Amino acid sequence: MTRRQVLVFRELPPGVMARIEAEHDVTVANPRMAAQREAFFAALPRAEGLIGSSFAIDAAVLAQAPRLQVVSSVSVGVDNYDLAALRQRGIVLCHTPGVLTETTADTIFTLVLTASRRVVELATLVREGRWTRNIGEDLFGWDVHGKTLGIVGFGRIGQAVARRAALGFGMPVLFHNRSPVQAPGLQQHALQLPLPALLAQSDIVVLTAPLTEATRQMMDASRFAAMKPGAVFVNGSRGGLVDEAALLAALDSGHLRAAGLDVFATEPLPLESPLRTHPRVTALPHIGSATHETRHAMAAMAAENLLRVLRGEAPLARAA
Ligand SMILES: NC(=O)C1=CN([C@@H]2O[C@H](COP(=O)(O)OP(=O)(O)OC[C@H]3O[C@@H](n4cnc5c(N)ncnc54)[C@H](OP(=O)(O)O)[C@@H]3O)[C@@H](O)[C@H]2O)C=CC1
Ligand SMILES: O=CC(=O)O
Repeated sequence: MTRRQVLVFRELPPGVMARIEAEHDVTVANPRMAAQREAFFAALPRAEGLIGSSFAIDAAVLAQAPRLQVVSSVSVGVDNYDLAALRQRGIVLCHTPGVLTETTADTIFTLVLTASRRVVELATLVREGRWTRNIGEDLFGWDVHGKTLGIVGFGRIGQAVARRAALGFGMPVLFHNRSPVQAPGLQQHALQLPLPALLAQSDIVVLTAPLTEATRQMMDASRFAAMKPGAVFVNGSRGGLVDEAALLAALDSGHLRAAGLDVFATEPLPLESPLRTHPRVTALPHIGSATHETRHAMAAMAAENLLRVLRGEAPLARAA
């Protein structure tokens, strides 16, 4: 079998690297690290396969890779890729759906609980030696069990969040999705609604839709205003779905109780972002899938996708 030129643009576990190196010649260069950026762009002209994540592979990058046949993303979301340019060139884009679903749903549900029960604020109080009396009304949290949960984007992760909510916490679930969904085990618990009705009726709103032109900035000032007073907002999909200034205004006006955010318009979150230190925001560093087990499973699946396409076989999961 012909050895191909593979460019790895983020760190992969040693076992996964060994599998790729067994079949192909590999260059490792992470363009997000200043010291490796030049090496990444130097390797692009000969690259036949790319594997990595968290870097925009746009038309300008693709134009520098005339031999490219496959891009294998170590992610399920594919908003970092210029889908039209990839299709036009006939370059296969692969991704990692499924293996990260339950872990990401765990993270999102952690944010639901943490934001509602003020976990970070109260744990910080203990850590800083400010627990000097019994907690009073001013520091009480908000029950999660029994509240109505609205899920925007009812795919793999949205349904996994719904299972936790409905079957574990007795929460009625509302969801918004463009196409109808029959979610196994959730028929008695989940109701599909248009977005305005979901926002008006949910105590807690969770985003699990992908970032596309249709969802970009979908949560703007009017959508936050349409949420119930005192509701909690959680974003586990992409920061690009949210107008962050509008979210801050909704928190500061007291209209929203709290927010739990794993993703931001700009990542890493800039130091000057008010979301970083806002007392009613729980901010995580995009860790939806970040467990040892799941990140390794994602890397292994992405490598398998890459190797299959370079062998002329169908990948496990093709995104475009
Ligand atoms: N925080 C993190 O670390 C992680 C974040 N993610 C994010 O989660 C997203 C979802 O992943 P996953 O559940 O596997 O993907 P799926 O494709 O299974 O689910 C996405 C759902 O969103 C729906 N959707 C798409 N467009 C819209 C729209 N305009 N309005 C309403 N619903 C819409 C889709 O259905 P339909 O098209 O019929 O509307 C689909 O049901 C990823 O794209 C990624 O951005 C994923 C993993 C980790
Ligand atoms: O954000 C992570 C992903 O897999 O998409």
